[in-house]
Amino acid sequence: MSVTVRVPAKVNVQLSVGAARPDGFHDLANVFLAVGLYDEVTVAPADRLRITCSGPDAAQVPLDASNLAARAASALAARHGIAPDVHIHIDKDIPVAGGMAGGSADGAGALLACDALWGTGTPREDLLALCAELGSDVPFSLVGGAALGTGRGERLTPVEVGGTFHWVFAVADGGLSTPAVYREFDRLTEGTRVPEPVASDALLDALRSGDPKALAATLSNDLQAPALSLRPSLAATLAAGTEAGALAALVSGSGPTTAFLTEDEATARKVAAALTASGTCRTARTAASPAPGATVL
Ligand SMILES: C[C@@](CO)(OP(=O)(O)O)[C@H](O)COP(=O)(O)OP(=O)(O)OC[C@H]1O[C@@H](n2ccc(N)nc2=O)[C@H](O)[C@@H]1O
Ligand SMILES: Nc1ncnc2c1ncn2[C@@H]1O[C@H](COP(=O)(O)OP(=O)(O)O)[C@@H](O)[C@H]1O
Repeated sequence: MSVTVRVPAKVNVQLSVGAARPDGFHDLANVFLAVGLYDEVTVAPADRLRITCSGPDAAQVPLDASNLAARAASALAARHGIAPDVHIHIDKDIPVAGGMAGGSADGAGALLACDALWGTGTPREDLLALCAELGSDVPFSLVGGAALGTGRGERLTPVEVGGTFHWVFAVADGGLSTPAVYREFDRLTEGTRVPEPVASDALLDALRSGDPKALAATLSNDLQAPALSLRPSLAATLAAGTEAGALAALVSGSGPTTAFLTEDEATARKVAAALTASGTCRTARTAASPAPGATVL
């Protein structure tokens, strides 16, 4: 017997970052949009907790207890006083360390899959609390769709989306460390007054309208400058996608994946081909949003 859960990647359509808090985290106004690139997490009974991974980036995924899927299984088992004896297999399609919350997706997926496998019937709010303990982005991976994340991004309010948005994601060579990008944000803003992060009404209206041009005009990411500071070559990728006809280009979360919003699916395919040919990224993928959250297949 096994259970498979499919979990989407995300892009941040607004990522407003406040000053560093005493606990080292940053308060955010983080508008998440789930996109149709997925990892699949399959769990099956085993004699001990074991993890395997397949997919183009599998070599970069840790297969020890630090893997977010393993941590999720252990946390759920501990909550119910049972042993986390499970084989977790991750079929990974989400770029690793790319600012698309792939690890978070696997954490949310393993939680939901183990809950189904073990018949533990954990209430939704308890699953969300476990997700928040695993990482700031993990609750959103569970719920999907679109949501505003406040606090460190873990407190979610659903956001309405009035249509399908078409994206291209340019996958960079190598990852960027999320803590390093936040540290670079702190360095670049040192000595300035960092405003309280607030969700943009214009952005929320644009999402509700389903109009890609309106959304393109309101996208923002406070981690873009620090990501570019650590990886200046991303400027060429952003420029290549814009020249190829994207409505807007931005760094996805902490990067180094870059995201391009397009008018429609045909333009997305054209921009992806141009980005791949430009030599400014490893590969380019198209995906539509919003996508559903973690789902048992
Ligand atoms: C930047 C974002 C945007 O959605 O995602 P990615 O681009 O990495 O996918 C998130 O804030 C990443 O969330 P996540 O990857 O879950 O981070 P966590 O595991 O909770 O924290 C990792 C580290 O990031 C920093 N961190 C994270 C969240 C936050 N609100 N403030 C922070 O300063 C802290 O240094 C923390 O120790
Ligand atoms: N299941 C997992 N998949 C990918 N990375 C993981 C996983 N579990 C832990 N990690 C670690 O988390 C880091 C961040 O990976 P990921 O979540 O893909 O990127 P990001 O935080 O930029 O969205 C990786 O470098 C890796 O060491």
